[in-house]
Amino acid sequence: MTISETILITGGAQRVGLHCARRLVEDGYRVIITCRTMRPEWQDQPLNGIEVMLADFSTLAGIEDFIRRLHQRAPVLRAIVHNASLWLDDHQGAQAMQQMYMVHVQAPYLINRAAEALLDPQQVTDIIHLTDHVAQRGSKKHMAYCASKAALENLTLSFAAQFAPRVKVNSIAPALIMFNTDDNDEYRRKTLEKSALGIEPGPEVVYQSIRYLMDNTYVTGTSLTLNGGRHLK
Ligand SMILES: NC(=O)C1=CN([C@@H]2O[C@H](COP(=O)(O)OP(=O)(O)OC[C@H]3O[C@@H](n4cnc5c(N)ncnc54)[C@H](OP(=O)(O)O)[C@@H]3O)[C@@H](O)[C@H]2O)C=CC1
Ligand SMILES: Nc1nc2c(c(=O)[nH]1)N=C([C@H](O)[C@@H](O)CO)CN2
Repeated sequence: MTISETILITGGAQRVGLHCARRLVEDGYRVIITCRTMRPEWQDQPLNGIEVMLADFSTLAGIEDFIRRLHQRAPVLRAIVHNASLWLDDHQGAQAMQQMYMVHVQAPYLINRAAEALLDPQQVTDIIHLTDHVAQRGSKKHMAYCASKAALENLTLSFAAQFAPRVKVNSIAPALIMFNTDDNDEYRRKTLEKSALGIEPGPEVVYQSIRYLMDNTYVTGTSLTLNGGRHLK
């Protein structure tokens, strides 16, 4: 089944975002991803069914420029997935809080307000914020990251109230989804021990969560827990 609708995924050039983009293309959607740099591998291995828009959300000008270009493209959006993120710990300087605030809060806030007009008026549509389990609990090593993700959780509530009933707005709050290549064995062992299920699930569980929220007509203003039972330990 070919669906002409388009789904926007920010930060979709790698890992979770790219996996979800590819799975949604398999479902028949057109997908637009954003990234700061084009990947050289795309020369030989093009991203079939995925359009790429360059966007750097580290400055207001960068966010506003992306919004302007998005409006020029004027896609009929079925969903917006705010996936772009920086995961900086608290040893990375005072700028880290500002950098993560721009990506996790300022960009979703401005894009949602501007892109509401691009969401398909012919059907109920979705905005999905990728937050984090630790937004509800805090973190001793990622305080600034947590605070910015907690702000994004709060934006879910505000936008859900404002955009209902035409647009559903929800968060997905993961704990470990996939490690980074430079995570050592000790870190991996300790992280896996933090959840009741003790696994590294991989990005498919985020795609499944996006599909659940898109397919369910009666869920808005919520935060979908995706944490392997981390709250049980
Ligand atoms: N991986 C995990 O285990 C977990 C992930 N999450 C959340 O899930 C989502 C996906 O995670 P993951 O795939 O690991 O994310 P990544 O760390 O791979 O980051 C996703 C993308 O964010 C983009 N990004 C970073 N800074 C900026 C910026 N200033 N402007 C525009 N884009 C930017 C990058 O795009 P590029 O460099 O291409 O420009 C990057 O590819 C994130 O929101 C994350 O916080 C939550 C808990 C666990
Ligand atoms: N933007 C990112 N956010 C997060 C990442 C990541 O790789 N990029 N990773 C995590 C961890 O997996 C954490 O959940 C477990 O140590 C959190 N957020």
